[in-house]
Amino acid sequence: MNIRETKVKDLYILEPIVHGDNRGWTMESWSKKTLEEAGLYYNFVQDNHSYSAHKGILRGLHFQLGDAAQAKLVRCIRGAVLDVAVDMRKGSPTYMKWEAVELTEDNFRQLLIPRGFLHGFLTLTDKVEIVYKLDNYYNREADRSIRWDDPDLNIDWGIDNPILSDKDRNAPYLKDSDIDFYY
Ligand SMILES: Cc1cn([C@H]2C[C@H](O)[C@@H](COP(=O)(O)OP(=O)(O)O[C@H]3O[C@@H](C)C(=O)[C@@H](O)[C@H]3O)O2)c(=O)[nH]c1=O
Repeated sequence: MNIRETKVKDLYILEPIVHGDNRGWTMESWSKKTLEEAGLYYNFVQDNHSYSAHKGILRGLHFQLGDAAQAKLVRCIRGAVLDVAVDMRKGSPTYMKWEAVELTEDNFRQLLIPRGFLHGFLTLTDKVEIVYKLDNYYNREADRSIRWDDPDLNIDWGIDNPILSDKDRNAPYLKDSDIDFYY
């Protein structure tokens, strides 16, 4: 596993070693031991799998409040996405900084996102499947969105009118939200 730093503190791009042969390939898509040897301690407890039918669908920017916060290990197993994580940890040297990484079915990249981050992705192809591990359970009451096009974040999504859920379309901008990001 190749573990690459990003410009955002504690946010890593993981590149598994893909062992190809005449049958196809095999890889360790996640190993607790490998991450711990690199000093990355995560206790993942839930796996999610989502399908997005069309190019131009944007899910985000999502997070769970307070103790319900979730670290995420995200990969794309069909199609391609632009995956975005924003550091909302007050006191972090990269507070409010974001990173956008293309995750595709061909590049095998994964994004390891700590607690205290906003997360979202834009589909770059039709028929996209994303799988991700979570270190805390889904909690409907603690689930929140921030607008994908928040001017204070100024994320370069490369799209003007993405397809959104009602929840994400009606999400507040950071300046209007009363959320205390205490991480
Ligand atoms: C995420 C999630 C949703 N659900 C349900 C709630 C709702 O009825 C339905 C759709 O939920 P959402 O619209 O929130 O699904 P979605 O937009 O796919 O939400 C996901 O987006 C990405 C960007 C993330 O970062 C994830 O953590 C998660 O927030 O699925 C669960 O039961 N468990 C879960 O873990």
